[in-house]
Amino acid sequence: MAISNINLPEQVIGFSLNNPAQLAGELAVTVANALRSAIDARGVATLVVSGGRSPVAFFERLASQALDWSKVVVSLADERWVPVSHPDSNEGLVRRHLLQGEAARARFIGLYSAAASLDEAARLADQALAELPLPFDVLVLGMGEDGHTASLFPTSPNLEAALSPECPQRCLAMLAPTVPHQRLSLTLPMLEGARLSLLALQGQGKLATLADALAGEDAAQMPIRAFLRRSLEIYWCP
Ligand SMILES: O=C1O[C@H](COP(=O)(O)O)[C@@H](O)[C@H](O)[C@H]1O
Repeated sequence: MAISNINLPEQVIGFSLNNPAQLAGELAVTVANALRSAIDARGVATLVVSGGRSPVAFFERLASQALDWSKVVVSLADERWVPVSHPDSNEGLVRRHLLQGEAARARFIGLYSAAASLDEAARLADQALAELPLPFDVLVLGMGEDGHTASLFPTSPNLEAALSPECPQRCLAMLAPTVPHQRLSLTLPMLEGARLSLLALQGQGKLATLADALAGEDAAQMPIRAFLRRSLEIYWCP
């Protein structure tokens, strides 16, 4: 299957949408269907989402989907180490745009704490994540134009540990090259086993990054590569 002129490996399915509104709507329906199936099968559904600038429309469309939100547990793939009231907080974004209306009945497990250090915040987030049922039912990833996903940044200390399939930590401290630098990220063993993994991408720049990622193997250079080796659905629009 292909997105635009990029050939995808067989484990990766691509959907090309016309615009951001259509992408948000299609992604919201896909996620809601998967959450409903999980609730039917196991009585509870786990959803892990990403932050950044892109997901606002998707969150708002998802919040309006009819499902039993009281049976959904929501968490984050990563967090900027800033208070929830800060404009860069991923938790703040989720609270303002997803956990609204009926969706406010979902249980939310956040990663941020006002700990004494970033490492201590990662340790506390790691403990909080022990309550998240595994494997996740749905994981929604984003990707930066440097090939980072979650807060797994190419040059970050701790990246090698976070990308190790044997990493014992659920969450590690990471450093981004952009402000805010201090991040918390779920590690590969947490993220890779999701029953449904989705990657939402917008714009030609990210399509070019995807092509670069598919052309090489080294996940330390482009962490998104660790997810392109597994079953993944990519939703892209110009
Ligand atoms: O810093 C981050 O970047 C990625 C991509 O964000 P976007 O705004 O360019 O879509 C995001 O997936 C991650 O959660 C976020 O913390």
